[in-house]
Amino acid sequence: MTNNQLAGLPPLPDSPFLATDKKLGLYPVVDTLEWIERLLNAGVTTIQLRIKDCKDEDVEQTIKQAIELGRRFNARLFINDYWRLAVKHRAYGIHLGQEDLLTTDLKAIHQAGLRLGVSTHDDNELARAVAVRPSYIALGHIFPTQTKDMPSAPQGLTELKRHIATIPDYPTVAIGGISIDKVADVLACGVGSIAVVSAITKAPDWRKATAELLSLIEQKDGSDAQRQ
Ligand SMILES: Cc1ncc(COP(=O)(O)OP(=O)(O)O)c(N)n1
Ligand SMILES: Cc1nc(C(=O)O)sc1CCOP(=O)(O)O
Ligand SMILES: [Mg+2]
Repeated sequence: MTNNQLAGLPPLPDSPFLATDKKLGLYPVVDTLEWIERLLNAGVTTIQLRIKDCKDEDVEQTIKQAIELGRRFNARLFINDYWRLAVKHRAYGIHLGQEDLLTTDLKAIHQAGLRLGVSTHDDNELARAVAVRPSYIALGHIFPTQTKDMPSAPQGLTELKRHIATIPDYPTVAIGGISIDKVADVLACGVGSIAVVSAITKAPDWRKATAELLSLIEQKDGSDAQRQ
């Protein structure tokens, strides 16, 4: 870790963020309470509320209700970006990107006992994420995505596998352009979880898509457990 990689990071907690499960399974990323409720009812146990570019006061009630839903279903509900509200309403966890890290009170999140997930897109970002000692590390974008404008190129499966090999003790999440037909190849890289937006929210039949995704990931976890 060079000073350059640490530059701009706020003061870091003295110990790692609270642990989460090594394999977070299917991880839908959605932008409404309706999606959260539907997907929790469909058996999803890890989920993220990702609402972009609103003022805290405009999203507080939605975030509070999402956290309550997550608690009711005993799910791992991560809040993207709005870390103050997530701490205030005691979410299971928070997801932050590299830019977000620069403006966040990481010690406050740690002290409040929330889990933290951090996005990475290349070697430098991965080194910076490891310095933070988060609960999981996300790796993206794996394939081209229509959901978000990305400043970098997709990392692809070879890079994904290489990156995962450097952080064997971390729960990992792959994100970006992952459609159902690509899930098996992504899982074969050793990732513990698959995050998706459009594979569910833009599917002609979201229930069927969710059931297929859950089943593909559970099958892989089952066969890994048998080999151990
Ligand atoms: C699981 C997961 N991985 C990556 C991201 C992207 O986070 P970030 O880089 O902060 O970008 P925005 O989502 O805030 O636009 C994510 N949200 N979830
Ligand atoms: C929100 C987000 N973050 C990414 C990253 O690489 O950090 S890719 C992405 C969008 C993922 O959507 P879809 O599954 O529809 O491609
Ligand atoms: Mg963000």
